[in-house]
Amino acid sequence: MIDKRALRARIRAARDAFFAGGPPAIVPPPELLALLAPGLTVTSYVPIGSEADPSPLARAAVEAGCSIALPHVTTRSEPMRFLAWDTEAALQAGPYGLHQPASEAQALAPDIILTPLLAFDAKLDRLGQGAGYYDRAFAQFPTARRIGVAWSVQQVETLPTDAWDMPLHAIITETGWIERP
Ligand SMILES: Nc1nc2c(c(=O)[nH]1)N(C=O)[C@@H](CNc1ccc(C(=O)N[C@@H](CCC(=O)O)C(=O)O)cc1)CN2
Ligand SMILES: Nc1ncnc2c1ncn2[C@@H]1O[C@H](COP(=O)(O)OP(=O)(O)OP(=O)(O)O)[C@@H](O)[C@H]1O
Repeated sequence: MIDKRALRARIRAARDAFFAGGPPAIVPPPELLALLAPGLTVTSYVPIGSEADPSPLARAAVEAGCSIALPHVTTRSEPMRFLAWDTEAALQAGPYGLHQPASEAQALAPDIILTPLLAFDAKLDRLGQGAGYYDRAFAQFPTARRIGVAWSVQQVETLPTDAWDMPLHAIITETGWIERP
């Protein structure tokens, strides 16, 4: 069995090293642009550390007439919410060094979830930070498109999966779009 903790540490180190070399931009691929439509809610995130920055994707979504929401967390026992964010509004400091909308912002139901991740594999299984926030959000919004955003160095041969894991529909890296086989 693969040890998730050791795997997380290894991937964080690979991601940090890649980032230290000067991170490339994540360019919106045509496959994402084709999914965007006025009135849809797309969730983005503010990167922490060496995570891939999805802001070019969020900008494309705004240009396509979508609403943007950002994840908001408090404690591990409280589910994550996706709160409306009008891209000009100031963000507040949250746990884990996160920048989040004010907790009074309106909660939205996402159509497309752009998700941060630590590692992914060719089956588009996803490994996150281990708090289960996104796993629980995927279960709460089962019809939303789950699209991972990551650096290509975060791909691994195979990931251990748990019963609750829902695979991603696609991943966007600095080299483009990867769709579930
Ligand atoms: N940018 C971003 N926003 C996000 C997440 C995320 O993974 N990335 N989340 C996804 O669930 C939620 C916040 N959950 C988190 C859960 C645990 C840790 C955590 O354990 N962080 C490590 C350091 C991680 C690193 O250096 O890469 C720590 O604090 O020790 C961080 C965020 C919502 N917002
Ligand atoms: N649908 C769900 N409902 C309730 N709890 C869940 C659900 N999915 C996952 N969890 C809980 O979340 C915890 C973390 O799971 P896991 O290690 O797979 O997280 P992860 O995918 O790395 O993290 P994240 O989703 O935060 O990025 C597990 O203890 C699990 O019990």
